[in-house]
Amino acid sequence: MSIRLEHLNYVYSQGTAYEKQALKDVSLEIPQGQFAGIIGHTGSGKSTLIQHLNGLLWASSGALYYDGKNIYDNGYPLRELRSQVGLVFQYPEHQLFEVDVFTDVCFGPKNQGLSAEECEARAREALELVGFPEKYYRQSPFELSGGQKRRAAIAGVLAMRPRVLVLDEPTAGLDPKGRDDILEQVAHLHAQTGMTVVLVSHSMEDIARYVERIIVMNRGEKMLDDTPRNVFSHYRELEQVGLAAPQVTYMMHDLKERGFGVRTDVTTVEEAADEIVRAVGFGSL
Ligand SMILES: Nc1ncnc2c1ncn2[C@@H]1O[C@H](COP(=O)(O)OP(=O)(O)OP(=O)(O)O)[C@@H](O)[C@H]1O
Repeated sequence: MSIRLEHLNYVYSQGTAYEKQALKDVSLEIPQGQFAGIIGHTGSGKSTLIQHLNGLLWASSGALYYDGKNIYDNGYPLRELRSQVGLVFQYPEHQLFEVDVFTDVCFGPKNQGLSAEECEARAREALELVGFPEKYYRQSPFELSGGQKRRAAIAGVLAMRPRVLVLDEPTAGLDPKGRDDILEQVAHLHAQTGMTVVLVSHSMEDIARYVERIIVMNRGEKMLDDTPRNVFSHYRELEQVGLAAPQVTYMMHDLKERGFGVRTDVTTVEEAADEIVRAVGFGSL
């Protein structure tokens, strides 16, 4: 499903002393099948923005289109939209509650009114998609490691077969290995299913290697919206709003300033290594 936001504004507690404009005139378009990242400092409006994507929050003004249809129009099938746009909140494992993982993952499809066999087939499919080991299917979710809990919780959303998957900081609180595993899994999921994926993060490092496009939010506004390569070229502006480009960006600029003829627009450590080998000529040794 393609998503288009037009001049979206959102104000919390409008008309009270606590009024806060969390989104300011945000316009953007995410084509069907894209893997997009939303990045921004704490309080920049990322969570507010994604809660609009399945109609959980209702814009104060502006329009939000799915496949060309404005969800704010009278009669728009919002219930259907909510089952098509899967939202994975921060620390989704806090919402696991059933006796075992498998029953928990069946919860969503059961709510969609599917038969017991269909629910089980969906649960199995979703758990496989996130790489959750079968030997833990009947384990209590509370006995799992942090990473496995997170996978189980993501599977719970996938079991509803959403067409758009929105993940809010899916790596929060995980150790570096758990972080890499989850992101690899999300990338794999995207490649396998072709669904539209929106990944929210406050770490450039985390998303640099995965997403096709980065939307940078700052104080409720869209500040940059481009490929990772082009976004990182604005590293000085990113610093001014409390964000940083990946370490490799700085390293390549540093090498360039020291007189090495390297490209500075690499985005991952692997790309940087190749570029340094090329520029220094180690490849011919
Ligand atoms: N329920 C609320 N009532 C009032 N203001 C809120 C509420 N939720 C968020 N805000 C404010 O709206 C702004 C945007 O918050 P939001 O949670 O969307 O930012 P964020 O980028 O997701 O932050 P984080 O990275 O910390 O999750 C912030 O200034 C925040 O304080």
